[in-house]
Amino acid sequence: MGGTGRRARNKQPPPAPLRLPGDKPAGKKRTTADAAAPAKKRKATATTAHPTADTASGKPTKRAKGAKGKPVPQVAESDDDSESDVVVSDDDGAMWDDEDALEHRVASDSDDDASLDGALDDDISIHSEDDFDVIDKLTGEHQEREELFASGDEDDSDDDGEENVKVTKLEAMADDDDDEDDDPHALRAHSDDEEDAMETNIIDDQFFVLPTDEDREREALAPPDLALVNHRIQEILKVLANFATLKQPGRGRNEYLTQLASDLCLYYGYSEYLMDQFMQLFPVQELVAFLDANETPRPVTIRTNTLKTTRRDLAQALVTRGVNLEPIGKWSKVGLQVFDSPVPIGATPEYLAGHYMLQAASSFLPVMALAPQEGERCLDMSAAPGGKTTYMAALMKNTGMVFANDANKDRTKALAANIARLGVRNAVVCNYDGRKFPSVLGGFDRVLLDSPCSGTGVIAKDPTVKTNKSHEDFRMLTHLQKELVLAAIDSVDAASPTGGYIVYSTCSVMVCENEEIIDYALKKRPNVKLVDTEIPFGVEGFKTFRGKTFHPSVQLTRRYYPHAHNMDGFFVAKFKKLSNKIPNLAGGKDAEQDGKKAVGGAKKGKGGKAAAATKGDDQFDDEEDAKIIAEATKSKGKAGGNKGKGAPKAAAAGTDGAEASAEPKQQQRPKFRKPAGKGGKPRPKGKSN
Ligand SMILES: C[S@@+](CC[C@H](N)C(=O)[O-])C[C@H]1O[C@@H](n2cnc3c(N)ncnc32)[C@H](O)[C@@H]1O
Repeated sequence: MGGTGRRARNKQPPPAPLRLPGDKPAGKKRTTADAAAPAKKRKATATTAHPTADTASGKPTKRAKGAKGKPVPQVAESDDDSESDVVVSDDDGAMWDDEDALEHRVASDSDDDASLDGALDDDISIHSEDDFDVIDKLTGEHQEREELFASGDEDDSDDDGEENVKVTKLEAMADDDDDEDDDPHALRAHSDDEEDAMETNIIDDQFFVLPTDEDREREALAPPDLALVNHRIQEILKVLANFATLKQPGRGRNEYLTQLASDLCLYYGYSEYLMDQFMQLFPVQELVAFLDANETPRPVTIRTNTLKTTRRDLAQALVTRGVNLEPIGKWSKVGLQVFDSPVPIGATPEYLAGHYMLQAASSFLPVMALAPQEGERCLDMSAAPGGKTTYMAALMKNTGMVFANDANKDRTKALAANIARLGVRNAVVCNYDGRKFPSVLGGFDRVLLDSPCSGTGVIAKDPTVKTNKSHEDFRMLTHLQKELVLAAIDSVDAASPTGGYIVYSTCSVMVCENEEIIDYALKKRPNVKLVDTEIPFGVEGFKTFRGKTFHPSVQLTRRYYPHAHNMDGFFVAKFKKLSNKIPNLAGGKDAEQDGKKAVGGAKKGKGGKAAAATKGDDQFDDEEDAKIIAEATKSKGKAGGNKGKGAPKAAAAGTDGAEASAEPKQQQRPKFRKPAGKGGKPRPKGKSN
C-alpha cells in the first residue's frame, strides 16, 4: 500500500478538488488542477504515459505542398514538457478497491416530503458548510498544498461558478478547444533548413497530410515513434474539426478516422476492438479527453463512517497526523478528498478503527440514489468488498437489515471484514448467485445491483481493460446483467410502504451494459418505471445509440465520466416498482409476482420459487438469448474462482474493475425524506425482518 504520500512524492499532478460549481471553496483561493482540462492534461500525460516519446521529434507528418517526396525518418528531439506523471500502481489500486462505505442521506423518493426537509437539515442535509470552514482551519497547509498543486490553469477549473452542475460532453469538448492554442504539438512553420530537411510529408505550415501506404509500412517496421503518433493525433483532430477547410484533397473523413483509430490504439495502448467501441461512443475530441483521463489516477477519497465518527472529528484526527484533505464537496456530507499524506491512508489507526472507508467518489452515487431508509430491509445483490453495503448500513443507522450478497465466496471474506471493521450490525452476508435471489429471498424495500461489468469506466485503475475485453466478453456480461437486473426487480416488494426501489449501477461507460440493460428491463418488466436518481449532476443517459432507440425515460439515468467529472466512469439508474404483477408476459398473461410472499424465505410460493415465478416466462425468449444462455451455462461450469455459486467467467472477470475504482463526486442538493421509522426509530420487527 503506497498511500497518497507516494503519489505526492512522485509529483503527480493533483486531482481537482471534487467540488461542483457553486460549492463554497474550502480554502481562500483554490487553484484546481487540470482534471477538467483535457487538452492540457493531454499535454502532460502524453509524454508521461509513454516515456519513450521524449526521444522522438514530436513533429507532425507534413508534406510540402504538392511534394511527393518520400518521408525521411523523424529526428529525435527532447520533449520535456511533461511532469513525471505516474499511473496509479496496482497495489494502490488494491488498497483503494477494498474500501468502501457509507454516508449521507440523499435523494428523497417522492416530492411530498418537502415539509420535512427543514426539520431534517441538520441531520441529513447533503452538506454542512461548517465542515468546510472547520476543516479549512484544521488544514493550515491548504495554501501550501495549493501552491504545490497549482497548475496555473485556473481557467481549467471545473468548479468556477457555473450554476448548472450538469457537465455535458459539449462542455468538455469546449475546454478542449480552448486549449488548442497552447498545444505544444501544434503544427508550426520550421524556418530552419536542417529541420525542414528532416521533416516529411510537409505541405506547408498549416496543412496536415495523411501518411501514405509507404509511410505506414515504414512506420510499422520501425520502433513506434510515439511523439510523432501523438502529434498526428492532434493534427487529425484539427482536420476533423474543420474538415471542409483542412482536409487533404481526395481524402475522405473515414480515412482520417481510420488513421486516428490506429494512432490512438498505438499511443494509448488499446485493442482495436475497444477503441472502435469508444469511437462510437464519443465524438473524437471528447474521446481523446477520455483516453487522457484514463492515464491519470482519480482523486483519493474517503467516506466517513458515520456509525463511528463525524466527518469533522475524522478530519481533525487525520490532519493531526499530517494528512492534507478537504471535504469532497457540497454533494456529500461524509466524503473527504485526500491530497497527500505522510502515512498510508489505508493503515492509519482511524482506518483500522473503522472510522472511514477508502472509497471512490463514484461509489457514493448509487447508494445516494438508492437512499435506503432506517428500518428498511434492503439487498445489496453484488456487494463485495462492501463499500456500498457499509454506506447503506450507515444511512440506515444500523437499523433494519441489509443483505449483503456476492456470488464469489472468496470475496465475501473482504465483505465480512469491512462490515466488521466499520461496526455494521444490521448486515447479513450471503453467497448466492444474484440471479437466484428472488427464489432465495424477496420482498425487499430496496435493492442495489452494483453489477459486475467490464470496468471500462475504471481504466485508470485497471489498465488491463484496455486490451482484455472482446466482443464475446461483452455478450456474456450483458446477458448476465440482464438476468441480474430482472432478478433485482423481482426481489423488491412494490407494496413496500417506504421503498419499492431498485438501483442499477456499473463502472462501465458502454451503452450495451447500461442504457441497453435498462431498456431491456423496462420491456421485460413493465411493472417498473425509471425515476430520477436525484443525484444533482451527471450526463443524461443515451436515448438512442447506433440506430437503437431506447425508452424515452432512459434519459433519467445518469452517466459519469473521468474526463468530465474527474471520477470513475459510472452509470446509475433508479427504478420504482409499481406492481408485483408483471403485465403482458407470455402472450398476454400477467405473471403474479408478489414479492411479499417471498419475504424471509418462509413465505415462499409454491415449490420455494416465490418471486422467481417470472423466470421461464419470456425473459430470454429470443434466439440470441438462447445461445447466450447456453454459453453462459458452459462458462459457468468453467468458472473456477467462483466456488459453487457460479457467476459466469465473464462476470467474475468484469467485476474487479468496479471495485478497483475510486469514485465520483458532484453536487446538488436533493430532497430529503424522513427516515422510514417515524422519529428515526426502526420499523417494527415484523416489517424490517
Ligand atoms: C462491481 S463489484 C461490486 C462492488 C461492491 N458493490 C462494492 O461497492 O464494494 C461486482 C460484484 O459482483 C459479483 N458478482 C459477479 N457475478 C455475480 C452474480 N451472478 N451474482 C451476484 N454477484 C455477482 C462479483 O463477485 C463482484 O464482487
